[in-house]
Amino acid sequence: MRASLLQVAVNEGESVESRRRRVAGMVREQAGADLVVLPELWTTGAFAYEGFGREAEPLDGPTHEALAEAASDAGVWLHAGSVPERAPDGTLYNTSLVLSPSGETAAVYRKIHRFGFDKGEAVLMGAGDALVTVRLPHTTLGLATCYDLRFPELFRGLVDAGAETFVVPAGWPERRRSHWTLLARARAVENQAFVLACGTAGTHAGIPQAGHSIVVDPWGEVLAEAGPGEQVLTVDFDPKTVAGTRERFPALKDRVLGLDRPHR
Ligand SMILES: NC(=O)CCC(=O)C(=O)O
Repeated sequence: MRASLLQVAVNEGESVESRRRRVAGMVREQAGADLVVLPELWTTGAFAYEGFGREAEPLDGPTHEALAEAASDAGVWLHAGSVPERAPDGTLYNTSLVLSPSGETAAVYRKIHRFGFDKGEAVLMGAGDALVTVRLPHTTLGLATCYDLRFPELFRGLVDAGAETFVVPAGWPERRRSHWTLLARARAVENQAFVLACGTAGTHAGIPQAGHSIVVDPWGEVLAEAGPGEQVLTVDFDPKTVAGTRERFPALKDRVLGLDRPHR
């Protein structure tokens, strides 16, 4: 299976409309890949909070329209990263779409863990409440977004729902890059799954982005890692490795369930 992670540069000098056109063009260039992945909130920038309300769109908004066409032109499955979604009741969400090679919406995931503690996304956006997996011809994807990477129980839930390959769009800052790499590898090893983690490059709202998108195999080995700038990271991997690893080293079968409940 071939995946291309598009580590898009998100800088304030470029308008949302121009970035949308540019990214749709980058997706069209990936014909031949099985799956293309975009980062988190790449229209606005994950830290450009003032743009969330201004640029929020419905699920069938301009980003969906541009990318559904691009996915279908390229004939690829597309994890379209996330955009600020305005739901019909007015609530904003950090929402990811997965589009099929014919441009149909195959899955919608609203980020569960919002980043910012008492500001930014944590106060401006609502929280998703549903785990989402998507069956592709070669593998089952489990969806998570950026800060979700710090919450291993979400990934265990996705494994229980059948996930073999986690896709994690992000807008991760350079100052915590060591956490990004460590957490991506940890989620892969503990769940014996592939991790495709796609970040942004550039600087927005004064926050330099880490880049360093990364693909990790179920043994925790890094198959590919990007540099800091805009880059297409293409990797070939065999999703059957997941079943093989889980069979040869069956640690997931030794889980003791219920340890997250209070002691009596
Ligand atoms: N956009 C995010 O979720 C940022 C997460 C982050 O910076 C961190 O977990 O550290």
